[in-house]
Amino acid sequence: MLVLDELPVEVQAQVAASRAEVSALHAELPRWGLVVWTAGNVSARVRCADQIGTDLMVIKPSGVTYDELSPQVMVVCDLTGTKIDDGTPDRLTPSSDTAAHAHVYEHMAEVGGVVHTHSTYATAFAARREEIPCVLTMMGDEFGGPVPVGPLALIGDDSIGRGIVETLRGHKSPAVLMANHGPFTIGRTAKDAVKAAVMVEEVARTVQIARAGATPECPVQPLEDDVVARLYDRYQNVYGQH
Ligand SMILES: O=C(CO)[C@@H](O)[C@@H](O)COP(=O)(O)O
Repeated sequence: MLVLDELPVEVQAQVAASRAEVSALHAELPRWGLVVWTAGNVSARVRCADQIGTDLMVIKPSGVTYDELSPQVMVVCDLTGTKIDDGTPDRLTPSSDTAAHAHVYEHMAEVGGVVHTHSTYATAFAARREEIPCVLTMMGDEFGGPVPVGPLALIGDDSIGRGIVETLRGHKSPAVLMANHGPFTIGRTAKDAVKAAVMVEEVARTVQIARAGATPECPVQPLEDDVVARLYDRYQNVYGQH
């Protein structure tokens, strides 16, 4: 088993920084109304394979309320989802979704962060196994098209992770609605994955409200593919500060 205190000091420093970031990012889940109780998690990849032969991941401990989270209780795992000797008590177990997060890191090298919530409107689409249609410019910007639905997969092994990878590999969307479960999001960084979780709930809510107000004269209107492509390209490459 890897022992954190015996790893190269630069890796220990990377882990410490990731623990602080992941702990702080968990506060964004209740802040943006994405979770009730402990029903969501954030992880980050620690890129250290060149130094120790494998990347690591940092994720919250299972079932701990967000007000009790701190960098010191963030759990460090290898990419099989196995907790390393990270200095936390042995009894402190990683998130129940650790295997899913680890599978994504193992099979999508570009992914640096993974988030899972049960946010209400996105999870309602997951309950219907219905993709979120691309009817908003914000969806073109952030998702490059519809938000897809992933397969029904039960927690406890890597089946959720396999479903996420099968759905999102080669897909523009950083979010997948796992059937009857809820959204999982990915990003180049953990912060990007949290942003995708915020945005997928926002667009799900807006589409649902738009549908509720739709009439035969004013139905919800999809965006044409070329418009979506232009929106996505601008937002991903021009928007914001560079
Ligand atoms: O969906 C589930 C359980 O079914 C989990 O994602 C959710 O309860 C959060 O669990 P953790 O506190 O991260 O272990």
